[in-house]
Amino acid sequence: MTHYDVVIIGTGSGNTIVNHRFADRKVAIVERGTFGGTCLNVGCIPTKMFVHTADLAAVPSTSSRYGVDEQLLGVRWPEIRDRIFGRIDPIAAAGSEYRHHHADNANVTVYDGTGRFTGPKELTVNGEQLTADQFVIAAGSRPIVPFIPGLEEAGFHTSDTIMRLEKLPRRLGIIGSGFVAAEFAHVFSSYGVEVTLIARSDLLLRHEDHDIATRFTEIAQGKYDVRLNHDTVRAVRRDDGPIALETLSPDGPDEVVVDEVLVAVGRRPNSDTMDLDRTGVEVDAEERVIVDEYQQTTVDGIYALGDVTSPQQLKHVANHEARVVKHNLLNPAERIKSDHRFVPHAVFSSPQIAGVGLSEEEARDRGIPYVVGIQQYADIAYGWAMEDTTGFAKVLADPETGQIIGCHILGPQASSVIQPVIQAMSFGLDAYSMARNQFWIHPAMSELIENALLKLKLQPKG
Ligand SMILES: Cc1cc2nc3c(=O)[nH]c(=O)nc-3n(C[C@H](O)[C@H](O)[C@H](O)COP(=O)(O)OP(=O)(O)OC[C@H]3O[C@@H](n4cnc5c(N)ncnc54)[C@H](O)[C@@H]3O)c2cc1C
Ligand SMILES: NC(=O)c1ccc[n+]([C@@H]2O[C@H](COP(=O)([O-])OP(=O)(O)OC[C@H]3O[C@@H](n4cnc5c(N)ncnc54)[C@H](O)[C@@H]3O)[C@@H](O)[C@H]2O)c1
Repeated sequence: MTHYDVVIIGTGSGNTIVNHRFADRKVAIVERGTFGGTCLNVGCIPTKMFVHTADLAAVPSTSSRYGVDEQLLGVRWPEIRDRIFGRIDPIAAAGSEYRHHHADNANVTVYDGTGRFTGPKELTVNGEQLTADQFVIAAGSRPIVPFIPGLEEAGFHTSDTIMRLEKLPRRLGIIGSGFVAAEFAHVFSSYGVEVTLIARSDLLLRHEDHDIATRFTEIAQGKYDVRLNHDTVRAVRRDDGPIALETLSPDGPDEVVVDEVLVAVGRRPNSDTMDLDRTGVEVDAEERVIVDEYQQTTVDGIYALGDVTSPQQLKHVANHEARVVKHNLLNPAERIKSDHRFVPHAVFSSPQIAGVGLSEEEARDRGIPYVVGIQQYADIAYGWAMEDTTGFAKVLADPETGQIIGCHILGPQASSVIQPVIQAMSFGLDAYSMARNQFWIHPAMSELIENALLKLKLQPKG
């Protein structure tokens, strides 16, 4: 039995906690998978590297509109894949090597294996018993695979495996309609794969503001085959190789024949991997580890962060919570709270989507008074340059105070264009001051936000 001051389970955002400030503490880090976790190895980073390549591959399909005739001559999948993972895999390996062997980590022991609690603040890894004063549960989440008869036998991919395909399929069926489905539909369709997206719902990205989800769905329908209101009920691998996905919709049974299947119906927390009940840590109905505002679980001295606990499964959320946990481990008498008031998100599809705060439906349902400012990309100078016809920004604000309560953008660079709004909300800057009391570079894309703000019919100043 080895005793530690701190044991951390999971090397995604969990790995960011330990630095020189822990030099006087005996620390163990436990990881059962690839060092660095989801974002680095199978999440944010490789997907965005594929997305950028897809953005490039998609250019010729629209360039003639600008009088520039381009042709996509080919997509060298093995080269794209190997360039991306040729960069990422060494980073993961170097992270592992650093923690295992570097002098900076003389106080850190890495256990490569699954950590399971065996008693209060007692963990077993590879048959070794560990105890600690403080634990951090940073065990992340994993793809959900729904039960669909025949799917297991037919074979399928999740986001964990699809990026390492041997070769590009001719046809790809994607089951799901959220972030992962939207991003990979863009990637593979831009590479020339015939994508069929099978959505159980009547709208893609249905958790977005309704106007955004509706516009995105319309655009997607023009780019690849989108089957709305389709439930996948069976999968059959045919003798000659392809997979038939049998679906049921209000119009009756249907079938999609594809060469590969990507399942993208959400992720579940990894709280079930470590026998949490043995140490008294409680989970909620969706099996997320319950934490308080200090990121502490129901057990004193056991903290949790990231996808294993957060309803918003986003890297910037996991990183924020890791910073809070780090502080609270080091300063138990002066703990700080995490702040989830203005968590933004972006979908790196085509077009991009970004959002922060309340959707219009949420504001309405909660009875919160609001005014709306909508600005089309088509009506700002940079939008003219881009010949954009579909993108827009929608800002919601309190009519009296001008405080921004939500912002939703669909269009080029939405994930960056939204940042000043996140800043304004985080620092309490009202919409009118934000619009009027600074210069906005002309004719930059950010004028989208300036104009949306100016369109808000604010009561006191507008
Ligand atoms: C395809 C995809 C794209 C994404 N893109 C974005 C994006 O663009 N922007 C964004 O903000 N977010 C994105 N995300 C979400 C983001 O990756 C996650 O929110 C983030 O990585 C969660 O970090 P974490 O530290 O909580 O968990 P993880 O990074 O998953 O780390 C948890 C680690 O714990 C280990 N573990 C689990 N159980 C045990 C155990 N019992 N013992 C030992 N080790 C264990 C796991 O092996 C894993 O390595 C994406 C996710 C996916 C899947
Ligand atoms: N850009 C980003 O930040 C980014 C990118 C990818 C993933 N992520 C994170 O990872 C999480 C998981 O992504 P995701 O796309 O797998 O999940 P998601 O929650 O975004 O979407 C899953 C969708 O699948 C639908 N669904 C659920 N069960 C189904 C079933 N049996 N059949 C058909 N459809 C079903 C749901 O209604 C939902 O619309 C996201 O919620 C997000 O937090 C973030």
